[in-house]
Amino acid sequence: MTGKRAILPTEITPAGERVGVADLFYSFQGEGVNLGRRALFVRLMRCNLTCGYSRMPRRPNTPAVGAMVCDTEYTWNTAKHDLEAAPTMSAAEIWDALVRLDPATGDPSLAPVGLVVVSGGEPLLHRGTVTALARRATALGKALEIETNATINPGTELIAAGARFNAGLKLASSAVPYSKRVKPQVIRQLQASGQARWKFVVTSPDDVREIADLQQQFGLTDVWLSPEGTSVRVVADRMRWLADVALTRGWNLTTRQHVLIWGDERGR
Ligand SMILES: Nc1nc2[nH]cc(C(=O)O)c2c(=O)[nH]1
Ligand code: SF4
Ligand SMILES: [Mg+2]
Repeated sequence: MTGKRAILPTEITPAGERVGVADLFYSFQGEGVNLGRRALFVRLMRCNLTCGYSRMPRRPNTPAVGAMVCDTEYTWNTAKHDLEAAPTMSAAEIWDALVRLDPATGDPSLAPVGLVVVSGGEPLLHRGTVTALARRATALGKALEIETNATINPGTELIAAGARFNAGLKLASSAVPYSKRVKPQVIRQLQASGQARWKFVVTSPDDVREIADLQQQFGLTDVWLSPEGTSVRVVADRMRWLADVALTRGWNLTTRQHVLIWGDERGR
């Protein structure tokens, strides 16, 4: 026993506290409006959802039941991974690490990286840290995007800091209960901010009907479809039938460029 109190999956990290960091890397933004732009990534630990499972698995071999299974279980699945093994960092340390990843830091003849992507897990569990990162990015003229599941209030300070939200609302295909994955108040705040784009990971035609219902219910603008998949074949097959769906319904379609290039390699 470490004597440490167990952290609940929905607990927000107090501002100023160090947070678990799963990955820091330099790549292209692989999805969405900034697809193909070079970006500095930080992936934070912990998630309040359990995509692929209806609740936190008890055993490492608990089978997934949803069609949409999380591709970063190492950030939250305590049955399979030791979350305590991840290093903890302050916002300042994360920022310094991101700056070191920018090749322009060592070679001023290169163009500096203009985009920071904060992902997880669910990064809004650590909104104090994310807000500090967003303020630094904005002060330096860099854009900052947050890959969020849109179930946690981002807070007015993060919105004011100029962050953009790639809001990936989860569908029934995730097996997560509706009351956990759809938080009307959070959805409305993100939509009202004018700083959110709605990204839906699609596995089947059932998902499409659900997306249309959510769009209508909450007046979602700027809807994006993203093919579920961690291999070239699955991503390409899904994009082939999603293309007509997106064009017909007035939605955008992104691919997952990092999957096309690197498959499901971590930290790419
Ligand atoms: N290259 C790259 N782009 C990404 N965009 C969103 C990512 C994520 O995992 O949230 C991601 C990722 O893991 N890699
Ligand atoms: S919300 Fe994202 S990180 Fe959390 S379980 Fe679902 S897919 Fe994984
Ligand atoms: Mg991902």
